[in-house]
Amino acid sequence: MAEDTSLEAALARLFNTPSGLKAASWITLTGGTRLFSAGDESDHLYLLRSGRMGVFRHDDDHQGLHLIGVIKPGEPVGEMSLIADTPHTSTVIALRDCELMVLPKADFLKAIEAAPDVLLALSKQMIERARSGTPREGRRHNTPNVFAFFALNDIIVRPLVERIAEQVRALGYRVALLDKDHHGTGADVFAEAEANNDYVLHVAEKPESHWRLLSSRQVDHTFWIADARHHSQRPHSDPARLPASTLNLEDSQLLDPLGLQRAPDLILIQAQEADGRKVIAHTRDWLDAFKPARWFHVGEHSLPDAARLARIVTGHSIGVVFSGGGARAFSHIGAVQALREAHVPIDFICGSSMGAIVGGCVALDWSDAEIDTHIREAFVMSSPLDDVTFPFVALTGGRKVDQRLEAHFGDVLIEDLPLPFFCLSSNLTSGTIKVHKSGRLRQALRASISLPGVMPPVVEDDQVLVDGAVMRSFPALMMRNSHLGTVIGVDVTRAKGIDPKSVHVPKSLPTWFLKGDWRKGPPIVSILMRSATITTAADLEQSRLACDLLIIPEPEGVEIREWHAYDLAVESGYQTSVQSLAQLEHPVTQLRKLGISLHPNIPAFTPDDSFLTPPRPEKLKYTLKPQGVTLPRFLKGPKKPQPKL
Ligand SMILES: Nc1ncnc2c1ncn2[C@@H]1O[C@@H]2COP(=O)(O)O[C@H]2[C@H]1O
Repeated sequence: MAEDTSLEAALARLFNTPSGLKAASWITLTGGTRLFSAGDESDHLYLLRSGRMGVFRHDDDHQGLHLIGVIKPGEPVGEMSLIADTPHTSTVIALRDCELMVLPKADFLKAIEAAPDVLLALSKQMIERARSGTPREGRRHNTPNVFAFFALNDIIVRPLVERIAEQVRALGYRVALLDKDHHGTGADVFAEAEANNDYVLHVAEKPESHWRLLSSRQVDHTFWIADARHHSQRPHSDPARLPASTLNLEDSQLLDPLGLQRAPDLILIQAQEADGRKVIAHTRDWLDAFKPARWFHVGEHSLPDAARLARIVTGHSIGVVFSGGGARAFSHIGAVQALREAHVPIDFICGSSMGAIVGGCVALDWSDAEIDTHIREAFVMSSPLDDVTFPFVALTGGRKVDQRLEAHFGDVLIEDLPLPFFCLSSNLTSGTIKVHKSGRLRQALRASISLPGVMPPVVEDDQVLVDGAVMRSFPALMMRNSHLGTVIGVDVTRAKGIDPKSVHVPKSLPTWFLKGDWRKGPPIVSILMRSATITTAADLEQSRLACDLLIIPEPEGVEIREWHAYDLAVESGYQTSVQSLAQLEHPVTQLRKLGISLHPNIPAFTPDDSFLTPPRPEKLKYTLKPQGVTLPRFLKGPKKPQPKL
């Protein structure tokens, strides 16, 4: 009989050699315990026997850890650093109660001399894992699939979780719902549910604390659900009083056993108006009290919201990223129109600079007509940059921009937006990227568009904040880290460079005024804008790689301060998006899962070239790039019968 060459078999042989057996030991870890941290010295090889472990890496902005993969029974842990002889590449935390076999480094090295096939199998696994941690990875087969939905206050959550399960089924997956009736029916019930289904959802109401405790140690990720509709349902904003006021002690321990590292998500049930719009307020209190990783506003009976949660759970969600680019960023408005027309759902949205402004409009759930009206009034009908002043800190006073942002975005807070949103600014005080995930939207947007020298910076908490595009014009990688689904990027940063004509000193000042050219600002504005936002080639390439669908509108003739070229830019964004969507052979929601990306064939970005010799905006051709495509089980063949759970 042919020898089993799988990694699992090879590892079993390794641990079963006489020296392996003698040296190996067993350890158990309770869900939530850290096995080791990135950077720790590597001294053992582990083999996971039962449970599940999460592999975490630091975010780009060092503001938290994000999950890059999960380790399942039969798989090794810590092999990368042992083989490469480096410290551990990532942090590994038990997502559930785990049992592991442990082999000291010296014994591992000795044992593989006798079993070289193990090294080969391990190397293959390493390559696959290393790929899955890169920006544009192949199919993520090791993604979480067991989720908990726990009620945080007196709302009954089961109907909502059933609706989510229905939507997961509608995507073609097999799903099981486990509730308190499965408590005490034996540990096998969990393994069986996982073996027979693609997704397992655990549900617990508020009083079901024993079941919740057991369940929380069997799942990959937890969503807490709270009724946020009534004033009385608000948590006390003083975290010290939290356990006494809304939770019992056990809840508070379960909420965040590892600090922020394994922070759960929070689903807030919001009231809805007759037209379906949500009435959202006081989210800040919930964030202060529970410190969730992400939060979602959901209507109790809303089917679209249940569908959104189903996409988020299964990695079918869509995150849209808008680059900066001054007036060229109006192209994003056309892209939104094309995506909506094609029924592409937008579940997460982010942007930098003018891309943040358009992203903010989408996160507010404005219709195409509303976006058009607000942006025209705020930025097109008269230039926001014509309040030229004596340049103590900037060429313009910034007051017009302030007034317009206030008129159009009011006092809404980012955390109260119907859709998850973040935007970036560049912190000149600390030299770091600031990610605005909460706080007053208009202030974050003002910081995100404050080009140094053109508009006065924003000073917040003693930090000087300027245009996000100075440090990161296209935050696609951050979006990729914030959800498991597809990333659609619309990038207009490949600006035509600067047109030499636009930096000529006007021949006649009176003509310059009479023709109204002064409204765009003097030519120095173009130079400042271009200099401040000339993203490095490597950074931009990296960001583009993070997109599953990359859309690059080429609004011909639209220069970054050409506010009046609004219609041209919108049309270009619309047409390019329609074309790129038409090239797709798979639903856009599945691109990341299938490991397929669609990128236009564009020459590598070189700032010098684009600055001096504007690249031709010739028609872009798109290429489909399969990344080791493996069809999900539901596309392959008949399903196994649904277990009766
Ligand atoms: N993408 C991934 N998926 C699953 N496991 C991983 C992934 N990346 C790293 N690992 C594991 O996490 C471990 C972190 O420490 P090591 O670098 O020693 O070895 C690594 C692998 O065992």
